[in-house]
Amino acid sequence: MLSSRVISTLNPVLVVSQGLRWAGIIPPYHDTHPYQVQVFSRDPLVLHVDSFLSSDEIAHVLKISEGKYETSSVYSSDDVSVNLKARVSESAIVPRDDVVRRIEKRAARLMGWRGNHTHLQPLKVQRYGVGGFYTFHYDWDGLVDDGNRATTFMIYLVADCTGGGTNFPRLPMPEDTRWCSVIECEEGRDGYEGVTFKPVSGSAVYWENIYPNGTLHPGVRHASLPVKSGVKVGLNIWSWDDAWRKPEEVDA
Ligand SMILES: O=C(O)CCC(=O)C(=O)O
Ligand SMILES: [Fe+2]
Repeated sequence: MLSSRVISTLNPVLVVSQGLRWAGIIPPYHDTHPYQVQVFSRDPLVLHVDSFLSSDEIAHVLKISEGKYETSSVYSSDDVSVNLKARVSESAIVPRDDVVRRIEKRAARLMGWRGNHTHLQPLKVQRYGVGGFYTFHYDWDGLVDDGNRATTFMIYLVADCTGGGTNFPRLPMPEDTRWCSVIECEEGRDGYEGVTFKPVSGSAVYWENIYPNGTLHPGVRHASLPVKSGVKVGLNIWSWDDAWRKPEEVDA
């Protein structure tokens, strides 16, 4: 009697999953962090995610990245160089630990299971001071044939700034003004075309860089607009698809 009452208070799903874990059948996955996702655009797929990271996770990522920042570079053909006309910021690869692995798993789950040919690249933080920016670019690489960047998470860690939004000139402004809580509307648009997501600590913008048929999506062109005051720190989580192949050119 006593034992059945004790057992009935346990969560059966937890009991089963713990049992499977002890049996080595499923990997540990304890992430209960709540976040909210909204589809912002269907083509390209762009999601807005509220509270993707907790304040403890943000503080942790910032702390373990301290002392590792270097001036950010840009990529052109095979060349990697500092180009202050294109990008002014400092970046650091985030060392991996349990908290970072938990964040990676959260990102990989939201992205959807994509098989072994797609993996996350090392997480990168990027810090912008006043005047810091990253000019218009794609996260995909148009010069390679084998493998490409499939998805991007742009997560705002520190957003104590004015300016510094992430602008997508080719995304149409939505009609529904409720989006104005996460994107710049009216006077905040500063004459930029398209959509500018506001930096808000913990929130994220997620997008897919490649059409399902393998074509690189032109609609995901974006920039980090100049920071006018204060500091912005972002966290990039990118996935790389080794199986991507440059699509054959088709004559019209
Ligand atoms: O900081 C941002 O808003 C965008 C950063 C970005 O596009 C990048 O690092 O590739
Ligand atoms: Fe980017």
